[in-house]
Amino acid sequence: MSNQLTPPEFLSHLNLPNPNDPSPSNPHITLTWAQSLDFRIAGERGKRVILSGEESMLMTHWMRSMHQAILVGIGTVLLDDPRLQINLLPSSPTLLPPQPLILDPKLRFPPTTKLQIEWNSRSLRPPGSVCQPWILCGEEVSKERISSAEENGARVIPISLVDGRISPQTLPSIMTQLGLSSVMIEGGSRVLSSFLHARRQDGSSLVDRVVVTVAPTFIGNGIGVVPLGEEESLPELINLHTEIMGKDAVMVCKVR
Ligand SMILES: NC(=O)C1=CN([C@@H]2O[C@H](COP(=O)(O)OP(=O)(O)OC[C@H]3O[C@@H](n4cnc5c(N)ncnc54)[C@H](OP(=O)(O)O)[C@@H]3O)[C@@H](O)[C@H]2O)C=CC1
Ligand SMILES: Nc1nc(O)c(N)c(N[C@@H]2O[C@H](COP(=O)(O)O)[C@@H](O)[C@H]2O)n1
Repeated sequence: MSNQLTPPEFLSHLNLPNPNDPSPSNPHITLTWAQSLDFRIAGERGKRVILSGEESMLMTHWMRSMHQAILVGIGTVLLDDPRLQINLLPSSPTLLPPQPLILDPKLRFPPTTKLQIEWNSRSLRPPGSVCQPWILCGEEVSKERISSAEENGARVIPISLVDGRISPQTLPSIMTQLGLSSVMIEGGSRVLSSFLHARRQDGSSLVDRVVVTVAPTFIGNGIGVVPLGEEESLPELINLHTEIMGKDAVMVCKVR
């Protein structure tokens, strides 16, 4: 746990909405990941790799605390079993963890995840320090499957799918309905790709900011930032700031 009491200054480049504005017209979307020098975010068969050093990992937890929600795909839940908390930050009643949102069209979310187990044992933890996992699934998922996930303690939000996926373009309106004004999307590869490619109706990027931690290491065989074949037509990034944090370079960018 850190003694630093405020977020790194350069995160002001995220340009997040005022937390006192409960419903901005466009919820803010930050896309973030940590990668190796050879464009990988995980090892062979998706094995989790710790790429971020101490300083940049702490920065990631500050970013989590600055957003109202944190989103990952079900692939990341199944492979990494993340906690999505802010446990590296000093404990303070004003620093709250973001609301976890899982993109899970078929509702594969198992009750054995850390997200679920930690929520179900929340009475043992400081009030407000753990959030209920909220799962966005397809409307086609059976009532029985939804009831079972809810009985296990998750909140399930069925929505209509586009080509079997939760369309990135539907996320802003879902967030507005849920009362969430900002989201930090952490991955994995398929989710990063679909949001990097996503455009609003006016042609602008759906993503407001991209924050990439580049670690000075090669992974070799592993999972790319985007899946093989999806590197084409990736958007142009405009660098707003690069911060050296320990061994890593952290880049804050806008998408053109
Ligand atoms: N280094 C880093 O910063 C990070 C690394 N990772 C790594 O990423 C890997 C996981 O990536 P990956 O396997 O691609 O899984 P993802 O976490 O990207 O989840 C992909 C799944 O999410 C569902 N989904 C719903 N809507 C969408 C959408 N719009 N776009 C894409 N997917 C959608 C689909 O589920 P379904 O198939 O059921 O329909 C899809 O298969 C792990 O190895 C993990 O370690 C993850 C996060 C950060
Ligand atoms: N910032 C960052 N650096 C790395 O090196 C990583 N491997 C990740 N991965 C993300 O963090 C999740 C796991 O951490 P928690 O258990 O939630 O603290 C993992 O699922 C990825 O989303 N991130």
